[in-house]
Amino acid sequence: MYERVGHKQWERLELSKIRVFSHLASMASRKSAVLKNNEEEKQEEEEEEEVSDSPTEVKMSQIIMPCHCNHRQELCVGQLLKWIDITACLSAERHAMSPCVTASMDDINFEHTIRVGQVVSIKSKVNRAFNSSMEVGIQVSCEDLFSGHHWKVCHAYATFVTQRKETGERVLLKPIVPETQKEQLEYSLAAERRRVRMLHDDIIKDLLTHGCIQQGDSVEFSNAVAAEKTKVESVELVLPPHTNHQVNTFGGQIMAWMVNVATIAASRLCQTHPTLRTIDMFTFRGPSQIGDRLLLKAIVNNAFTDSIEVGVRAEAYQDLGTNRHINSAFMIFEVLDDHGKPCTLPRLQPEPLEGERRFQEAIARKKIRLDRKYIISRKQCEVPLSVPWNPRNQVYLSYNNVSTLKTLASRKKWRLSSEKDKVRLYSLEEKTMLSFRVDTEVDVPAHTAFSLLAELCNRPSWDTYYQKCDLIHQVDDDDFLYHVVTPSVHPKGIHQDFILLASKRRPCGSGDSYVIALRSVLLTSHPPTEGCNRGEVLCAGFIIQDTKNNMSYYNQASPEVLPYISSDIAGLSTSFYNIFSSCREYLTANRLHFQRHA
Ligand SMILES: CCCC(=O)SCCNC(=O)CCNC(=O)[C@H](O)C(C)(C)COP(=O)(O)OP(=O)(O)OC[C@H]1O[C@@H](n2cnc3c(N)ncnc32)[C@H](O)[C@@H]1OP(=O)(O)O
Repeated sequence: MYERVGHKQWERLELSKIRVFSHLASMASRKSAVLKNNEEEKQEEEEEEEVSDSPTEVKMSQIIMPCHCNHRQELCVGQLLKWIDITACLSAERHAMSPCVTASMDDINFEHTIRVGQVVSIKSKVNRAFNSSMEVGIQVSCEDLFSGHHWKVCHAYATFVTQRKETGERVLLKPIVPETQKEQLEYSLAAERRRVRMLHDDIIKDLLTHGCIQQGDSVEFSNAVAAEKTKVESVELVLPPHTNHQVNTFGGQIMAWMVNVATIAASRLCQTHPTLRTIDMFTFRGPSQIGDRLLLKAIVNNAFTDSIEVGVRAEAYQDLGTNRHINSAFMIFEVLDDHGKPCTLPRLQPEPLEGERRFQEAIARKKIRLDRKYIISRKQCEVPLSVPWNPRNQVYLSYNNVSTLKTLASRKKWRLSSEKDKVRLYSLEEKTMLSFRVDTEVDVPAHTAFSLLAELCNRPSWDTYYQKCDLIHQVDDDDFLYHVVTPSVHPKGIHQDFILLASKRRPCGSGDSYVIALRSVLLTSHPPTEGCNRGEVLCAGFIIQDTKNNMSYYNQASPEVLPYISSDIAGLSTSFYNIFSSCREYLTANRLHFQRHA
């Protein structure tokens, strides 16, 4: 924990960003022992690359021909989605050893376009099997054969469900056994992503129906294009070449048809060739077969300064009037100039009622997308700023909270700094971060230790550093917001306080641990208080292994506390030892009390 966001900075977050960046820069020059230059960082990344020989890994490479491209000689996204779906399905079926269907494809952000003559490589493997479903991770990269350059195009996660060929019954999948550290991390994070996936639709519905999202101003634009003009309706007859090896309509083909109508709708608005940037999750709600008619509908929902949201819906029917809703997606397009910069776009005049609703919902989705991009894509080494918490970004913040802690725990280069009475203190120096891990053995069952430690309001009873801890808000069964007061890390400083998001997770299956992840957030209802410095926790928390009597506590310190910490490592070791001895006593003493009340 460390002090940083002061009273005035609350009002001027942008200024504080600049200050923190410059502070980091000056720390960087002083703390050469902690910081690494770019070369060293690269080397470190290479060292961390592990050779995987996962039995479910499948690779596909394709040279891009003109027949795969649009009028700009760029690979059509629909074609790429077909290759992604096939590669991922092969991984899934290799694991399941029975036929699999695509249930969903998570949000995809295309970072680069791929041009004719270049080579696209797709790599997929099963990250985790649940019951009858499994998560497949997919990486797409591109290679220019003439310059030898390689670059990342996108990554995606797809969920496949397995069914018995003859009866269509669900099959219980054998578990994946992750081997490398990276595979273990992906395995563990897959459970958290599944949670986000399952909540995705409900969260969006909830936010839209309960009006948590402020409605946008209904500004009239003089050059607005009528939404009606962008409407596309197209029918496809599912023929044998459109089916997969199970003789159902091929998922990649459905996605390609959806991209096709969405592109027409976006082109009608901008009157040029738009580029598809992002797709919000595809959900395959039900199958379709040869002979089905697929009705594809698309319309521009809203046009922002430099992006367009198109909504697409796919319905299947044999006889008119018996339409089944089989898929929906939202796609975001941009128009790029000759330098690859987004152009300013015409605005949209929505149709009354339904069109107005879609227009407002697109504003809401854009906010959610931006939150998600900021929170999920934030790298651990980037300047840590508390993100404002709100119901809209809660699910991404808690994903980030858990994944940051699990990522920290999976780092390889922890160094043992001190050991006393089975309390081991490890440290890890990485780029601008210094992290600590305390490992200790506990003589209570893991679930009991988890339940006792998850009661954060009790922490002042065993941790002298926590002077006060109050629950502010219970977000759901697993996520809570707390206000914590601690003494200052400065010898003569004033108290610090923190607004913490605590994400508490029980194991989802074998190989998982109990997790209590903590990170700072900003809450408008709790601005910095008089007489306290508002501090920030980047990443902290407990990981308790289910099978061993081992508990690890992690805390990541930013450069700003390094001078205080590094000047007194011996004092720090003693503090950690005292706190975790006291923690063990607390767990043992409360074990019986807990069991009586459980
Ligand atoms: C070569 C490429 C492969 C293809 O072309 S496949 C063709 C395109 N895909 C399709 O046609 C699939 C159409 N959808 C369906 O058949 C069904 O909706 C589907 C996916 C089987 C699920 O059926 P449900 O009756 O809803 O099944 P269920 O509720 O019992 O759940 C079974 C397991 O599936 C999971 N699931 C269902 N919908 C999901 C989603 N949207 N995203 C992620 N996971 C999802 C669900 O969690 C459950 O998992 P588990 O069994 O607990 O591991």
